[in-house]
Amino acid sequence: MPTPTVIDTLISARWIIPIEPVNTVLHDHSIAIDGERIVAILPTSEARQHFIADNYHQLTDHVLMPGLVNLHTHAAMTLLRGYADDLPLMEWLKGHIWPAEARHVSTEFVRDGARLACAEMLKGGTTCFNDMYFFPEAVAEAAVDTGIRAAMGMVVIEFPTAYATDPDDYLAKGCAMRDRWQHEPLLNFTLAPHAPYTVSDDTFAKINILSNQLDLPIHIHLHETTDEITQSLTQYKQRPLARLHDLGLTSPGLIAVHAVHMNTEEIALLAQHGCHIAHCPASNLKLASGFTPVATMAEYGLNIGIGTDGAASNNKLDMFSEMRLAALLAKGVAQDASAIPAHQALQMATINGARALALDEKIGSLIPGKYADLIAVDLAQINTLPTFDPASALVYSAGRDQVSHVWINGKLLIDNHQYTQLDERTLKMTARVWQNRITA
Ligand SMILES: CSC[C@H]1O[C@@H](n2cnc3c(O)ncnc32)[C@H](O)[C@@H]1O
Ligand SMILES: [Zn+2]
Repeated sequence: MPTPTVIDTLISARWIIPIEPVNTVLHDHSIAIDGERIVAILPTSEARQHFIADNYHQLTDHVLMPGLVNLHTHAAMTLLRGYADDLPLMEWLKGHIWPAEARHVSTEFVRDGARLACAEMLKGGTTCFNDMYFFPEAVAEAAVDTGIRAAMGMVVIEFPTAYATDPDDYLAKGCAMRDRWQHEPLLNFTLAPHAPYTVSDDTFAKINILSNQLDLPIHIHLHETTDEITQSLTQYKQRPLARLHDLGLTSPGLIAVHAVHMNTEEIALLAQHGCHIAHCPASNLKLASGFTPVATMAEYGLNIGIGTDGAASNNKLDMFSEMRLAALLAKGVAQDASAIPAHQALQMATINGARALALDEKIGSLIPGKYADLIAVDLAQINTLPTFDPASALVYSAGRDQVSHVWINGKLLIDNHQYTQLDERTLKMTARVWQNRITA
């Protein structure tokens, strides 16, 4: 018998859903991890002969799958969770959220809020998030401290805030942030113009040049409400997507967040140019924005990932809830029960998000050579038994509280439902301090 290879971690599980190849469920297999990467996936009987691991996990009732990719959030907005509910987007933003942000947002607010968000996301199986917020340096700091993978938005909005004075200042600060953090292995970057109604043509032109020069995706709220479209028709005599297209922004680098009100021609245009959708079903429902035509988008071959949006409009950062909502809403909207089946919902929450961020060579599926970003979900709970099909259990009946283990870049960050590096008491205390400051 050949000498076994010594590796860092071996995880044996009842099921593995690797996402690639699609619609695959492996039974009684093991994943071998060495350093930051997956080195092998083998039947457990073989893996136990081939490998000796420093850390061995035998997960008899669990499914292993790639970590979830939250394709759109505003992490620091955890500190505004429940601050203004039951309002439509513009009333919510202009009447409540922007005034609160003007009063409170600072480096400290963003660092504390983002840490809370990272902790919430990690516990619920999210291993990568795509952020858009003021003071992205503070989000970067929180992500690096907590060990989560993330894409930092180099945010731009036309009005002055405590963070920046004008669009050039936002862009200069975004570039400085990227220069400072670009060597962090878990950090990635996007350009993040807020929305068509808050960014001018001149600024979009500069963003487009930077995106091409630095090879960065552009992450933007787009066609979120009918008001946005009406306003654009009045001001620019064009729908927002047509305007972005004329400005040269429709490309495989574009991540269109929400994309609720898209007609068939617009869906075809997005697909033709290889753009991506960040579907945020809970936020779209809570702000009463409408129903994204996900099944039609999928038919056109658009790449659709899933996001939570911020905790002030959701009010959870729970990718399990989003996956379920995405699958159910797609069926209801299309009046087709076969729209977005369970495996497709899992792909949306993993590899599709990774693809939108141009990270699909590195994460989003469990393949030897990729970074070891993966989660274990315990299916031996009342609400997931019997388990005829683990993909169905994950999408339609499991909750984020069933995530038992989380590895990112090969590192164990949640071990049997507990943080390995974070102090939950301190996180809770900080949230309460901010609650008092905000209500004072
Ligand atoms: C410029 S930083 C991000 C900015 O976006 C605001 N925001 C949060 N959720 C939404 C949403 O659904 N649509 C539009 N804008 C949103 C957030 O409060 C920040 O001001
Ligand atoms: Zn948003």
